[in-house]
Amino acid sequence: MNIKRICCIGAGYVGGPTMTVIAQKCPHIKLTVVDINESRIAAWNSKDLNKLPIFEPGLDKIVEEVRGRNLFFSTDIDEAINEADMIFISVNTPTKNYGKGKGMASDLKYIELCARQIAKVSRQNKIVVEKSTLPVRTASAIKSILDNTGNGVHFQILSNPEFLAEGTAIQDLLKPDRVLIGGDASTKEGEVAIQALIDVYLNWVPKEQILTTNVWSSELSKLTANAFLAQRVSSINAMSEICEKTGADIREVSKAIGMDSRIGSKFLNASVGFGGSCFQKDILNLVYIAKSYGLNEVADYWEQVVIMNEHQKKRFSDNIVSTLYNTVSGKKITFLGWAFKKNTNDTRESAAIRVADDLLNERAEISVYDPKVTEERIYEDLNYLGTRSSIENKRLLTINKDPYRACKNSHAIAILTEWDEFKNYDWKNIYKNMEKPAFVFDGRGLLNKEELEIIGFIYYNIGTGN
Ligand SMILES: NC(=O)c1ccc[n+]([C@@H]2O[C@H](COP(=O)([O-])OP(=O)(O)OC[C@H]3O[C@@H](n4cnc5c(N)ncnc54)[C@H](O)[C@@H]3O)[C@@H](O)[C@H]2O)c1
Ligand SMILES: O=c1ccn([C@@H]2O[C@H](COP(=O)(O)OP(=O)(O)O[C@H]3O[C@H](CO)[C@@H](O)[C@H](O)[C@H]3O)[C@@H](O)[C@H]2O)c(=O)[nH]1
Repeated sequence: MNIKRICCIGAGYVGGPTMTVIAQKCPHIKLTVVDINESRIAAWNSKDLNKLPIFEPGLDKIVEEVRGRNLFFSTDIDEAINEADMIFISVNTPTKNYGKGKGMASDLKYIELCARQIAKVSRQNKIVVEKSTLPVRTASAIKSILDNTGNGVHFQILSNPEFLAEGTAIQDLLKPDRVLIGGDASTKEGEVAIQALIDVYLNWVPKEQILTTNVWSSELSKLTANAFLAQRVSSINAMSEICEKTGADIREVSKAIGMDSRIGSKFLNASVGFGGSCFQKDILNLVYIAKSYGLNEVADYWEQVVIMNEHQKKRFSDNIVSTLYNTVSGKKITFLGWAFKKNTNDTRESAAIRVADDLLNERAEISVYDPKVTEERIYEDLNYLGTRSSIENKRLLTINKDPYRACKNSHAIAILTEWDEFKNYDWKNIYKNMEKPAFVFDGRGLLNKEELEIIGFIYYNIGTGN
């Protein structure tokens, strides 16, 4: 089966970049990315490529190449669904914040709405691809909705989880470690659907890297991959606390263990804690699934990864307070970075949010500089917590577009995101304009301790005893 038209529901951090790359590699396929969020679609269609809703290195260039050629962004969801042979569902699946499973389970309401809409408007057979990260066995719920429309249309459901990381999305999409496709190979129709999706990827991904499994293995592999990755971060962060007490240095420990080929050297950077829209949500979802099967020990095991991460964020803010003579009330503290990692404008679950909230509770005055995150986003992140009024948040936290001005007259600087540009700042100049003693709390192990200490800073790094 030759796919000619693809529709992707959800023009977010996954749908946008993923379809952009497919469009570039498959000029013979017409792709339409749809969303209910009109302003997001307008931003994707913006002439000014700096106004795309997502910042990802390399994304703008490919959008420029393919948009209007074979890639389209639209709010006409019904039409895009109806004309497509293959539909990717790439909508958000956040943690449920109400009812059964609140704070743990995935909220599948957006997925169900997509399934219902596909069922309602489809007039010919279609392949439906789960791109969103979903609890294992979600495909059966989608299938049940699609199969009960009564209009005689047949749907094949595939799972094709996305493994891109933000900040490196384009590279990850162009050269994925693997593409995973879960489907029902026991039926002829299932086999045809699997092959149709394989053929899309074969336009640029070597066939050895395209892996097929049954649907449940594919769904669960996505949760498992994120759980393992997040566990590595929590493991190294747990060791960082031991380092601080014992005089060991977490960077040396990371290097020493990473040279063991069984452990590997990636993902061993101690930090202020992992953020991002996926790790916490997906682990909590896994914990919920384990509990729902009565696997309490399994659930507790994975939950500890999230507990450790919360602890890491809290001890970072606690250290700032205790180091600044047990009070930050009325003191200016500058945050360099708000995004959850470098090279993205995404702030979901960013450690900066939690650390800011803790310090604001201690009545600090916070000044923030981030090269890509908007002012509105930062205030929305804080207001969402509901800890204090939006007026109060605006009074206590200011946002600066100039990093030097952001740092001026502050008592301490906290590095919350590892943006490369921070390394190249004129730190002597920054020091000169700060209150003394001037502190740096490096939540990313980004700066050079010796150089900063020579300038005069008192420098704290995660995972190094002082
Ligand atoms: N962000 C990542 O790096 C990443 C990586 C891999 C997988 N994932 C998974 O992919 C999924 C999407 O994540 P994201 O970060 O792109 O989310 P996102 O919030 O950036 O984008 C989702 C989009 O879907 C739209 N949407 C929701 N319901 C809709 C509906 N019924 N019809 C049309 N549009 C609708 C929303 O308006 C939003 O723009 C999630 O399941 C996530 O876990 C995310
Ligand atoms: O050694 C490390 C590596 C990462 N992090 C932090 O961990 C978080 C997540 O980083 P990363 O995994 O690089 O970014 P994400 O975009 O969240 O990507 C993860 O989540 C995606 C969504 O499911 C998956 O597709 C990716 O494979 C998976 O890496 C960030 O706050 C990082 O700063 C560390 O603190 N130390």
